Amino acid sequence: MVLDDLGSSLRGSLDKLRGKSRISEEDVDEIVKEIQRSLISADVDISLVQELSDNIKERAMEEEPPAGTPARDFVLRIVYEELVELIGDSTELPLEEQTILLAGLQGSGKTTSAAKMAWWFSTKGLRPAVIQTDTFRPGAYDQAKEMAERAEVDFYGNPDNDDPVEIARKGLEETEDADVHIVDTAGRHALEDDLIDEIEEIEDVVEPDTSLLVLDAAIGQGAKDQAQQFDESIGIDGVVITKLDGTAKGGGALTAVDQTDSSIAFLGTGEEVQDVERFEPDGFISRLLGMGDLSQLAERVERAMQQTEIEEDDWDPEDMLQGQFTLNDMQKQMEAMNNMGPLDQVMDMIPGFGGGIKDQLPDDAMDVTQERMRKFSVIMDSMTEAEKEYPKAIGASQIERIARGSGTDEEDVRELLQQYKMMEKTIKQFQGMGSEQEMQRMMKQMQQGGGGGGGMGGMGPF
Ligand SMILES: Nc1nc2c(ncn2[C@@H]2O[C@H](COP(=O)(O)OP(=O)(O)OP(=O)(O)O)[C@@H](O)[C@H]2O)c(=O)[nH]1
Repeated sequence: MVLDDLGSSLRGSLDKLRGKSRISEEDVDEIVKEIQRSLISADVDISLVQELSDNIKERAMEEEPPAGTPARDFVLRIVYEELVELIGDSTELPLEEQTILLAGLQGSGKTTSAAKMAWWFSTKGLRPAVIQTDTFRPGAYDQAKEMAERAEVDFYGNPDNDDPVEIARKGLEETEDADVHIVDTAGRHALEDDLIDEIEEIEDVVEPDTSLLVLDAAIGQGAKDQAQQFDESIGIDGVVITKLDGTAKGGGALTAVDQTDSSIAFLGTGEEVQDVERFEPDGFISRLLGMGDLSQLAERVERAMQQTEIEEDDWDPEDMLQGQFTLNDMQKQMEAMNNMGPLDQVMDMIPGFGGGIKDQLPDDAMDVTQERMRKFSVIMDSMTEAEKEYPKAIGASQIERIARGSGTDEEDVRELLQQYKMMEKTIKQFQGMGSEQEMQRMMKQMQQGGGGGGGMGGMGPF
């Protein structure tokens, strides 16, 4: 996660203030140093870092904490407010008809982001279309088309035409039934004059409501020049930060936001079309500071449930409560979890998990968990319907066949059956717990990860 390091180091120094009612200058200096160290290592521009730390220091020393406020809460609030000030609101994107133009260097993630954003708008009930004008990179057309198909949104591109301006004009006509037009453009290794000329011409034709600069989270100080040049040529309203799953940096993108006096619109957190989040400054900073972000979590849960329902509308969680808990039920639970995104990100959103418990887990614990869920899913795909409905009847010869069919080890299949048994036992305990409403409430909690186990509720060692 961007600036992840800031979150954990800040929590460390803020925790030292626990129990204190007044803070000394040394306390403030220590906190400000932590902030500077984390921001600089996340590639935030030095002058921005200086400005932020000066503001925090000045306020912490000069403002009088309200009576009875512990020092830690007082400083936390100042840090929070100053970070909100630095990062700003998210880019305004009304849920209505509009045209969005994407700009950025080669490989920054424009094509992927176009499909992701289109998918996001489609989840809000709009009809989006992606228009692919990249005639520079061979393969861009196929990639964009394939991603638009995966996102299930309208698409226009023309691999036989080498005039991007013409493609943009035609694309808008051909997709006139769509509400939201997202126009993807070509990138180059460096900002070259022809790239700037081309994007200016496209802008003239498209007349976008919003122009977004797509930036790889790993970009460092180069973000500043890039942001400035794109801003001068087409005017940048917001930034999409991509590949946040691969780096703990992201400071370059914050610099770009500051440089263009714009804001962050979306965050990209993976290669799939669903790996996108609308940027919400409050939630983002709360997560950063380990306060949890319930609104994001709620949105993901809702999305995950919707998706699972669409995929398998004859699956009813209530059946689980009527007595027979099967491997099919377990698979649905796992799919619902997978649809919510990487477990470590889901955990970041649960208050109390962000900084505390999660930080105490071994670094690879989350990956192992994710990997294990994926493996279990593959194994279940190699089982017959009867086996999934009556797992108890699975014997040694079936285990051998399932392992072979799924390309896993027999040991893995046994582990899955063991996991199933544990989960079944937990469900049985729920069943013994009184009224149906109560059980349904527990089920919901389990699906929302509220059971306290990082999402899978009673799933034991997940
Ligand atoms: N892990 C991860 N990979 C991403 C993300 N966004 C994009 N990518 C990957 O980054 C690579 C480049 O992304 P593209 O969308 O092709 O980039 P582009 O800006 O359209 O590239 P050009 O068309 O060459 O300018 C692809 O392999 C994507 O799968 C992300 O959020 N996370």
